[in-house]
Amino acid sequence: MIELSDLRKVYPGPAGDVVALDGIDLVVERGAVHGVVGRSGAGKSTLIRCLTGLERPTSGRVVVDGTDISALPEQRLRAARRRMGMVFQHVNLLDSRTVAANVAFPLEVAGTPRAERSGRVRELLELVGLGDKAGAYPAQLSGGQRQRVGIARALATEPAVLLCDEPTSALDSATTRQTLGLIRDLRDRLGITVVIITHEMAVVREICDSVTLLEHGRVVQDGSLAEVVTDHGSRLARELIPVPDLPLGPSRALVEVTYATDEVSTHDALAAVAALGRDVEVVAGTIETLAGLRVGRLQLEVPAAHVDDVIARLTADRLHAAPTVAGDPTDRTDPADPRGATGEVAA
Ligand SMILES: Nc1ncnc2c1ncn2[C@@H]1O[C@H](COP(=O)(O)OP(=O)(O)OP(=O)(O)O)[C@@H](O)[C@H]1O
Repeated sequence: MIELSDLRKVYPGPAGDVVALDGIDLVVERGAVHGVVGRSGAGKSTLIRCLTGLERPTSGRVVVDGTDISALPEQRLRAARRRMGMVFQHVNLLDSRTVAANVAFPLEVAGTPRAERSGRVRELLELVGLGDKAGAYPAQLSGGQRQRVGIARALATEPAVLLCDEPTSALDSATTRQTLGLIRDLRDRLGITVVIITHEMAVVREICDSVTLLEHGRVVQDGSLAEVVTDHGSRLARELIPVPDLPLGPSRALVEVTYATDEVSTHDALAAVAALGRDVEVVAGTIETLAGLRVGRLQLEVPAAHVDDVIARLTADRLHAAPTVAGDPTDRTDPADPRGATGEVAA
């Protein structure tokens, strides 16, 4: 449904060019919920703006549902944009209009006849669970309800793609879950393709089928959720199923173990660890279900001199094991990279 090829976006700046997107290749399958994650400045918003055609790429291609957005003249771009619904962190509702009138707005702009509009608005409000709020004004709604109105409005022109920019960042955790549940439900019912820009791993865990990690405008890792969480030691595996780094005793080291329970059962994983002897201690562990896959991760404290031996024995037992990388696993700043964490070129 979406294909980005070698997408580059460079902004000229007083201190030199800022490379916001640096050769992005990305494919989102029809009907998938795809997450784009990365720190502030990684290029997420630029990517979504290029997807909607609000930003012209410096080079590369943006193909949505078979249409090359990057090559469209302005007039046809507007029509193509109607095939993409946008949901933002802060829903920009018209306060003087009722909920129904807000949802009707894009239909008015698209020239949908009045009679058709009211039926469609009713349908949309039912779809997002706000059938009883048609006559309410935005000020009378909770944050989660406002977001639902935003989603209904985004769906009004029957888009093929729903682009969500930090849709839950302003919501509490219970409302976040409800909103994400709604988005997943809409995908299931309407077959719509969803792209969610987020800095929250919980959003990816909760709803995404596939994910791309951006850093300094480049793709660092991407794939289905099942692929990235079983890619042992990868950034997304560590961030999606985190286990804490704990203080170490003298001459001790940490080893991290990952397994998918359809390959190695937790019973067998723990038996393999127990067979290493009492010198090896399980200091943290978790089992999570992501995208229908159950993945276990264990943090072991082992004698520093035995790290290689422990890893070899665990690997022989079909577990993925590696020394825990010291430091903050979420710190995506590469000291070897001349650009800072914001992706800006140093002056
Ligand atoms: N209009 C612009 N002019 C110049 N530089 C820009 C412009 N828009 C974005 N940038 C720069 O491009 C880089 C990527 O920005 P972008 O907003 O896409 O990142 P982001 O991942 O969405 O960050 P955040 O999560 O903070 O919104 C940053 O270094 C930013 O300063």
